Amino acid sequence: MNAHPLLETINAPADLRRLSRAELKLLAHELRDFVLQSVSRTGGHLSSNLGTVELTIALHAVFDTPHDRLVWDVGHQTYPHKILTGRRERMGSLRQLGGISGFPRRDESEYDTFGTAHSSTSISAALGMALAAQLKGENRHAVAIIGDGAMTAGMAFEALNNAGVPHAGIPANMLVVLNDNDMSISPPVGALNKYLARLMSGKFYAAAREGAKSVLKNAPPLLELARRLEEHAKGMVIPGTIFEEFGFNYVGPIDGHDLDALIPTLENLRDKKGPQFLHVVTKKGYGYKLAEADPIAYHGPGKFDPALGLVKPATPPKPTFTQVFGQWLCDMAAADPRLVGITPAMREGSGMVEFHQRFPQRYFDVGIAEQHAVTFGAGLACEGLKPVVAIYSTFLQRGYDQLIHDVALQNLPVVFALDRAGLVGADGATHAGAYDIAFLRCIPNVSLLAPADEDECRTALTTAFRQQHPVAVRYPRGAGVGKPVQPGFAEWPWGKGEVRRRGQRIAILAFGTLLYPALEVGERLDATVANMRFIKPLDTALVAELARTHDAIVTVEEGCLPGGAGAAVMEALQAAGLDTPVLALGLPDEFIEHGDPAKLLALVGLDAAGIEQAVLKRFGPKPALVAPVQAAVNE
Ligand SMILES: Cc1ncc(C[n+]2csc(CCOP(=O)(O)OP(=O)(O)O)c2C)c(N)n1
Ligand SMILES: CC(=O)[C@@H](O)[C@H](O)COP(=O)(O)O
Ligand SMILES: [Mg+2]
Repeated sequence: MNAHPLLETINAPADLRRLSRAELKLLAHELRDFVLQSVSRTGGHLSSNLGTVELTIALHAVFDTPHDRLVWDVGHQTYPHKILTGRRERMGSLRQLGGISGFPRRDESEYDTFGTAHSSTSISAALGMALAAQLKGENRHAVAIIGDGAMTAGMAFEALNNAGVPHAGIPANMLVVLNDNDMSISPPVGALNKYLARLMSGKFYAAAREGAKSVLKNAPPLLELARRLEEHAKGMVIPGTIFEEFGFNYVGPIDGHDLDALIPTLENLRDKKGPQFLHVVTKKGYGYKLAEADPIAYHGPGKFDPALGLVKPATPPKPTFTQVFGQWLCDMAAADPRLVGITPAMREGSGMVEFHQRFPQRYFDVGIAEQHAVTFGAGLACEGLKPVVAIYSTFLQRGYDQLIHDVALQNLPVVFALDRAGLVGADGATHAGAYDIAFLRCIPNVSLLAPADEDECRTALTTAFRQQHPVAVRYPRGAGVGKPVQPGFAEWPWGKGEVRRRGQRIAILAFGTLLYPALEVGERLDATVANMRFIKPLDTALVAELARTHDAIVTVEEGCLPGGAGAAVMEALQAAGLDTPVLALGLPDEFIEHGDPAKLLALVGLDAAGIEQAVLKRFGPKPALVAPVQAAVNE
């Protein structure tokens, strides 16, 4: 039986613009079911997408997309948009190798006007588009759709600050839609959230409802009703929201699941000049009871049966590196009262739920504010506390200047627990932790450690914590080889790697979890394998010793080749006057797409087979070297 007959007639937004309001409501019903069924088969972001079904339909119904520009913030809520813009049949390939992305991509569809995945960029981008249209004399609308979580970031406010005043006397014709579901991934934090909650509650919301009733008594036609309701509510009860202070015309809050409210309000705003702001209230997980009840669990689930929901696996899986970090954090916090933990809105993803429960005074969720997280940590460190900033490698990119200027320059003892280092899989290039080695090892005072397994992760964290300067520990998404983690607080000798296998001819220097495939290759080729542990300070004595005693060096890392650990080894050899040939293996100088992490590693030649092949190709099976030149390319 066809469960989505109306949806199947929609191959582009123009198709839905022909539907009546009643049909659009039916479409919303089918679309929500389609999203649920589809995500249950592929995994992906669910709660946010269930919450944006009506908003997506309304936006495409009112605006002339793709001529008008919709810019989705983060973009994890764009599955309804993808389905309505010609990608319904490709949803089965979502986030898989060769399939469509889980985020908007300009190269995927003309309806995806701006690539996103890191949050809080939408207002800036939409403002750019709006002003470009005005400068070029084009008549088009630009709409930014941003969540209440993403709205907390500095970047969003930088953009509001810019957009709210006319440029050269001309106001920006743009619309910001605030999709307020009172949730980030975790419950939202901060003063803005409290402010939005106040807008929604008490005197204000009651007055808005009264306004609605009085308009209803006169029973005008539906479109007029909604328009008058919106005008009425705005005029009567909102003397000046913060958004109006920024120069926007604020409207709302309105029910983001009610097409009868959304469509006329959007039509009204579409025809207004200058910066417009629409506050829409939605429910994360809307329409799927389990997700409504637990939007955190359904924020980004794997595959599941919609009838049963998420079920715990019968046998507990191997602990992830994130869990190892979370356990270490609690243990170290119990041992050292100076420890404080900081997360920029990633409590669950960074493994800090238990720490939050047990040490609420020492837990800081600062919102989606990576720059602030880093400098806030610096401030805490100035006063003798020991901050641990738990942050995904990709999101530390946001706090780079803060890391250099506020932490490293002052040599403050901040620990960076860099989760999701290396390829992350389904989220793809936007989330890959590909650059941290390159961008950290060039900063004076900063050290960088790369544990090879779960047990080493705990040791590396302790080693980092005991230093008096900034240290980052990088570890990947998911589980490693499953090495049992020893309790206690073992430490590494500072700056020392270890030789794990003595062989001949070739020495493989492994940085991080690729030690294990390197060991397999070592066995097969009878090569020496070193677990380097420290990217910075590099164990230059070990590097030199291995270079002197082997015909060739191979470096292996799950990070970008330019500027990476392999490059550090080559620099060390050059400084020591050694010309031992080096084959550096790592992530090539290109963005790696989404897909299964193991498949991706194989694709870039960083599984055991790929490493072996590259070594044989470069140095041949026996015994002489083919080409005594240094290379930093992934062959
Ligand atoms: C710069 C950055 N930091 C963190 C994240 C991780 N992240 C993705 S979605 C999200 C919550 C966003 O909340 P909101 O904007 O309210 O959207 P909702 O999930 O509620 O739909 C976070 C923290 C990110 N994508 N980008
Ligand atoms: C959209 C976003 O940034 C997060 O939801 C991210 O997808 C989470 O990634 P993890 O699943 O690795 O925590
Ligand atoms: Mg939200």
